[in-house]
Amino acid sequence: MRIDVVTIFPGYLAPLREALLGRAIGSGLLDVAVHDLRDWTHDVHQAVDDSPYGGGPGMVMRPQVWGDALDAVLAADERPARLVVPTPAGRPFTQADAHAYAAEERLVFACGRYEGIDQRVVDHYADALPVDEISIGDYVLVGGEVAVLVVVEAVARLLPGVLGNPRSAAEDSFSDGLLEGPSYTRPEVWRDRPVPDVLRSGNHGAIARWRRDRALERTVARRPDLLAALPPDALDKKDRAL
Ligand SMILES: CN1CCC[C@H](Cn2ccc3ccc(-c4n[nH]c(N)c4C#N)cc32)C1
Repeated sequence: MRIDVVTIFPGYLAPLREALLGRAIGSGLLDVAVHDLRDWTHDVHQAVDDSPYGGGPGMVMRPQVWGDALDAVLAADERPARLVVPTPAGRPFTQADAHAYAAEERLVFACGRYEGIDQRVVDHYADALPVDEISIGDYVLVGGEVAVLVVVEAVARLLPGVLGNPRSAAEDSFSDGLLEGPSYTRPEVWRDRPVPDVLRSGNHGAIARWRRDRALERTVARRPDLLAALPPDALDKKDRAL
Protein backbone atom coordinates (compact mmCIF):
# COMPACT_ATOMS: atom_id res chain seq x y z
CA MET A 1 0.00 0.00 0.00
CA ARG A 2 1.08 3.51 -0.78
CA ILE A 3 0.11 6.38 1.50
CA ASP A 4 0.57 10.04 0.56
CA VAL A 5 -0.03 12.86 3.02
CA VAL A 6 -0.26 16.53 1.99
CA THR A 7 0.20 19.01 4.85
CA ILE A 8 1.70 22.39 5.73
CA PHE A 9 3.36 20.71 8.73
CA PRO A 10 5.33 17.69 7.40
CA GLY A 11 7.09 17.34 10.74
CA TYR A 12 3.75 16.42 12.38
CA LEU A 13 3.87 13.15 10.43
CA ALA A 14 7.33 12.13 11.67
CA PRO A 15 5.81 9.54 14.09
CA LEU A 16 4.77 7.51 11.04
CA ARG A 17 8.40 6.49 10.72
CA GLU A 18 8.71 5.22 14.29
CA ALA A 19 8.24 1.74 15.81
CA LEU A 20 5.70 -0.62 14.20
CA LEU A 21 4.90 1.70 11.29
CA GLY A 22 8.57 2.46 10.75
CA ARG A 23 9.27 -1.26 10.51
CA ALA A 24 6.38 -1.73 8.09
CA ILE A 25 7.87 0.99 5.88
CA GLY A 26 11.36 -0.45 6.21
CA SER A 27 10.13 -3.93 5.22
CA GLY A 28 8.31 -2.57 2.18
CA LEU A 29 4.83 -3.41 3.48
CA LEU A 30 3.99 0.27 3.40
CA ASP A 31 5.22 3.14 1.27
CA VAL A 32 4.67 6.58 2.85
CA ALA A 33 5.32 9.94 1.18
CA VAL A 34 4.70 13.24 3.00
CA HIS A 35 4.36 16.39 0.88
CA ASP A 36 4.58 20.04 1.96
CA LEU A 37 1.57 21.89 0.53
CA ARG A 38 3.63 25.08 0.35
CA ASP A 39 5.74 23.46 -2.40
CA TRP A 40 2.78 24.28 -4.70
CA THR A 41 2.59 27.98 -3.81
CA HIS A 42 4.12 30.59 -6.11
CA ASP A 43 4.08 33.79 -4.07
CA VAL A 44 6.81 35.07 -1.81
CA HIS A 45 4.64 34.51 1.27
CA GLN A 46 3.75 30.95 0.19
CA ALA A 47 0.11 31.75 1.02
CA VAL A 48 -2.14 28.71 1.44
CA ASP A 49 -5.16 30.46 2.97
CA ASP A 50 -7.48 33.39 2.38
CA SER A 51 -10.49 35.09 3.99
CA PRO A 52 -13.81 33.17 3.95
CA TYR A 53 -16.54 34.29 1.50
CA GLY A 54 -19.57 35.36 3.50
CA GLY A 55 -17.37 36.50 6.41
CA GLY A 56 -16.82 34.65 9.68
CA PRO A 57 -13.85 33.79 11.85
CA GLY A 58 -10.55 32.40 10.65
CA MET A 59 -9.21 31.62 7.19
CA VAL A 60 -9.97 29.01 4.55
CA MET A 61 -7.37 27.02 2.60
CA ARG A 62 -7.14 28.08 -1.04
CA PRO A 63 -8.44 25.68 -3.72
CA GLN A 64 -5.78 26.57 -6.30
CA VAL A 65 -2.90 25.41 -4.10
CA TRP A 66 -4.70 22.21 -3.10
CA GLY A 67 -5.62 21.49 -6.70
CA ASP A 68 -2.03 21.86 -7.90
CA ALA A 69 -0.76 19.71 -5.03
CA LEU A 70 -3.32 16.91 -5.36
CA ASP A 71 -3.02 16.82 -9.16
CA ALA A 72 0.74 16.34 -8.81
CA VAL A 73 0.54 13.80 -5.98
CA LEU A 74 -2.16 11.72 -7.66
CA ALA A 75 -0.26 11.72 -10.96
CA ALA A 76 2.89 10.43 -9.26
CA ASP A 77 1.58 6.86 -9.05
CA GLU A 78 -0.76 4.98 -11.36
CA ARG A 79 -2.38 2.96 -8.58
CA PRO A 80 -6.07 3.82 -7.96
CA ALA A 81 -6.37 6.03 -4.88
CA ARG A 82 -8.94 7.00 -2.29
CA LEU A 83 -8.70 10.62 -1.10
CA VAL A 84 -9.30 10.94 2.65
CA VAL A 85 -9.98 14.36 4.14
CA PRO A 86 -10.14 14.56 7.96
CA THR A 87 -12.67 17.11 9.23
CA PRO A 88 -14.78 17.48 12.38
CA ALA A 89 -17.76 17.55 10.02
CA GLY A 90 -16.84 14.15 8.61
CA ARG A 91 -18.47 10.73 8.91
CA PRO A 92 -17.17 8.94 12.03
CA PHE A 93 -14.10 6.81 11.23
CA THR A 94 -14.66 3.27 12.49
CA GLN A 95 -12.84 -0.08 12.68
CA ALA A 96 -14.89 -1.14 9.65
CA ASP A 97 -13.41 1.83 7.75
CA ALA A 98 -9.94 0.77 8.86
CA HIS A 99 -10.53 -2.67 7.35
CA ALA A 100 -11.91 -1.15 4.14
CA TYR A 101 -8.95 1.22 3.83
CA ALA A 102 -6.52 -1.64 4.46
CA ALA A 103 -7.81 -3.19 1.22
CA GLU A 104 -7.01 -0.07 -0.82
CA GLU A 105 -3.92 0.08 -3.04
CA ARG A 106 -3.37 3.73 -2.24
CA LEU A 107 -4.62 6.34 0.22
CA VAL A 108 -4.02 10.08 -0.23
CA PHE A 109 -4.66 12.23 2.86
CA ALA A 110 -5.34 15.97 2.66
CA CYS A 111 -4.57 17.65 6.00
CA GLY A 112 -6.51 20.86 6.44
CA ARG A 113 -5.65 23.67 8.84
CA TYR A 114 -7.25 27.02 9.69
CA GLU A 115 -11.05 26.62 9.21
CA GLY A 116 -10.57 23.86 6.67
CA ILE A 117 -10.17 23.42 2.91
CA ASP A 118 -12.35 25.20 0.31
CA GLN A 119 -15.23 22.74 -0.25
CA ARG A 120 -14.75 22.83 -4.03
CA VAL A 121 -11.57 20.76 -3.61
CA VAL A 122 -13.51 17.79 -2.22
CA ASP A 123 -16.29 18.35 -4.75
CA HIS A 124 -13.81 18.48 -7.65
CA TYR A 125 -11.94 15.29 -6.78
CA ALA A 126 -15.13 13.40 -5.93
CA ASP A 127 -15.87 13.50 -9.69
CA ALA A 128 -12.67 11.56 -10.36
CA LEU A 129 -12.02 9.21 -7.42
CA PRO A 130 -13.51 8.04 -4.10
CA VAL A 131 -13.33 10.85 -1.55
CA ASP A 132 -14.11 10.39 2.18
CA GLU A 133 -14.55 13.23 4.63
CA ILE A 134 -14.01 11.49 7.97
CA SER A 135 -13.85 12.47 11.65
CA ILE A 136 -11.90 10.63 14.36
CA GLY A 137 -14.14 11.87 17.18
CA ASP A 138 -16.57 14.42 18.55
CA TYR A 139 -14.03 17.04 19.59
CA VAL A 140 -12.26 19.78 17.66
CA LEU A 141 -8.57 19.57 16.79
CA VAL A 142 -6.45 22.31 15.20
CA GLY A 143 -5.78 20.44 11.97
CA GLY A 144 -5.99 17.12 10.18
CA GLU A 145 -2.48 15.79 10.87
CA VAL A 146 -3.26 14.07 14.18
CA ALA A 147 -6.28 12.44 12.57
CA VAL A 148 -4.06 11.09 9.79
CA LEU A 149 -1.71 9.57 12.36
CA VAL A 150 -4.70 7.85 13.99
CA VAL A 151 -6.16 6.57 10.72
CA VAL A 152 -2.82 5.40 9.28
CA GLU A 153 -1.99 3.46 12.46
CA ALA A 154 -5.48 1.87 12.57
CA VAL A 155 -5.13 0.84 8.90
CA ALA A 156 -1.47 -0.19 8.79
CA ARG A 157 -1.78 -2.60 11.74
CA LEU A 158 -4.33 -4.55 9.70
CA LEU A 159 -1.95 -5.09 6.78
CA PRO A 160 -0.64 -8.67 6.61
CA GLY A 161 2.79 -8.93 8.17
CA VAL A 162 2.69 -5.65 10.07
CA LEU A 163 1.58 -7.02 13.44
CA GLY A 164 3.83 -9.72 14.91
CA ASN A 165 0.78 -11.71 15.99
CA PRO A 166 -2.08 -11.59 13.43
CA ARG A 167 -4.45 -12.83 16.15
CA SER A 168 -4.17 -9.39 17.79
CA ALA A 169 -6.03 -7.76 14.91
CA ALA A 170 -8.51 -10.62 14.67
CA GLU A 171 -9.36 -10.26 18.38
CA ASP A 172 -9.53 -6.48 18.40
CA SER A 173 -12.05 -4.53 20.32
CA PHE A 174 -14.97 -4.07 17.94
CA SER A 175 -13.99 -7.17 15.91
CA ASP A 176 -16.92 -9.05 17.56
CA GLY A 177 -18.85 -5.86 18.20
CA LEU A 178 -17.83 -5.66 21.86
CA LEU A 179 -15.15 -3.80 23.78
CA GLU A 180 -12.19 -5.86 24.94
CA GLY A 181 -12.26 -7.00 28.54
CA PRO A 182 -9.45 -6.44 31.10
CA SER A 183 -5.95 -7.93 30.65
CA TYR A 184 -3.47 -9.11 33.31
CA THR A 185 0.16 -10.25 33.48
CA ARG A 186 2.73 -11.09 36.19
CA PRO A 187 2.99 -10.72 39.17
CA GLU A 188 0.07 -12.80 40.47
CA VAL A 189 -0.51 -10.18 43.18
CA TRP A 190 0.32 -6.50 42.77
CA ARG A 191 -0.28 -4.03 45.63
CA ASP A 192 -2.61 -6.58 47.26
CA ARG A 193 -4.57 -6.95 44.00
CA PRO A 194 -4.62 -10.56 42.73
CA VAL A 195 -5.07 -11.72 39.15
CA PRO A 196 -8.58 -13.28 38.79
CA ASP A 197 -8.26 -16.98 39.71
CA VAL A 198 -9.97 -18.22 36.55
CA LEU A 199 -7.13 -16.80 34.40
CA ARG A 200 -4.65 -19.05 36.23
CA SER A 201 -6.93 -22.11 36.22
CA GLY A 202 -5.85 -23.53 32.86
CA ASN A 203 -9.55 -24.14 32.14
CA HIS A 204 -9.75 -22.60 28.67
CA GLY A 205 -13.52 -22.90 28.44
CA ALA A 206 -14.00 -21.09 31.73
CA ILE A 207 -11.41 -18.48 30.73
CA ALA A 208 -13.18 -17.81 27.43
CA ARG A 209 -16.54 -17.47 29.22
CA TRP A 210 -15.06 -15.14 31.84
CA ARG A 211 -13.45 -12.96 29.18
CA ARG A 212 -16.71 -12.79 27.21
CA ASP A 213 -18.62 -11.81 30.35
CA ARG A 214 -16.16 -9.05 31.20
CA ALA A 215 -16.31 -7.75 27.60
CA LEU A 216 -20.12 -7.70 27.75
CA GLU A 217 -20.13 -5.94 31.14
CA ARG A 218 -17.70 -3.31 29.88
CA THR A 219 -19.66 -2.78 26.67
CA VAL A 220 -22.96 -2.42 28.57
CA ALA A 221 -21.37 0.08 30.96
CA ARG A 222 -19.35 2.15 28.48
CA ARG A 223 -20.80 1.66 24.98
CA PRO A 224 -24.45 0.51 25.06
CA ASP A 225 -24.68 1.86 21.51
CA LEU A 226 -22.44 -0.98 20.34
CA LEU A 227 -24.80 -3.55 21.88
CA ALA A 228 -27.78 -1.98 20.14
CA ALA A 229 -25.91 -2.27 16.83
CA LEU A 230 -25.19 -6.01 17.21
CA PRO A 231 -26.99 -8.40 14.84
CA PRO A 232 -29.85 -10.33 16.59
CA ASP A 233 -27.89 -13.60 16.72
CA ALA A 234 -24.69 -12.04 18.09
CA LEU A 235 -25.53 -12.77 21.74
CA ASP A 236 -26.14 -16.35 22.85
CA LYS A 237 -28.21 -17.51 25.82
CA LYS A 238 -25.24 -17.34 28.21
CA ASP A 239 -24.54 -13.77 27.08
CA ARG A 240 -28.12 -12.77 27.73
CA ALA A 241 -28.08 -14.47 31.14
CA LEU A 242 -25.30 -12.13 32.28
C1 LIG B 1 -12.83 25.98 14.78
N1 LIG B 1 -12.50 25.24 13.55
C2 LIG B 1 -13.61 24.37 13.20
C3 LIG B 1 -13.36 23.60 11.95
C4 LIG B 1 -12.03 22.82 12.06
C5 LIG B 1 -10.89 23.73 12.45
C6 LIG B 1 -9.59 22.97 12.68
N2 LIG B 1 -9.30 22.03 11.59
C7 LIG B 1 -8.81 22.41 10.38
C8 LIG B 1 -8.67 21.28 9.60
C9 LIG B 1 -9.08 20.17 10.38
C10 LIG B 1 -9.18 18.78 10.13
C11 LIG B 1 -9.68 17.93 11.12
C12 LIG B 1 -10.09 18.46 12.35
C13 LIG B 1 -10.73 17.59 13.36
N3 LIG B 1 -11.16 18.10 14.55
N4 LIG B 1 -11.75 17.11 15.24
C14 LIG B 1 -11.74 15.98 14.54
N5 LIG B 1 -12.27 14.79 14.93
C15 LIG B 1 -11.07 16.25 13.33
C16 LIG B 1 -10.87 15.22 12.37
N6 LIG B 1 -10.73 14.30 11.68
C17 LIG B 1 -9.98 19.84 12.60
C18 LIG B 1 -9.47 20.67 11.62
C19 LIG B 1 -11.23 24.49 13.71
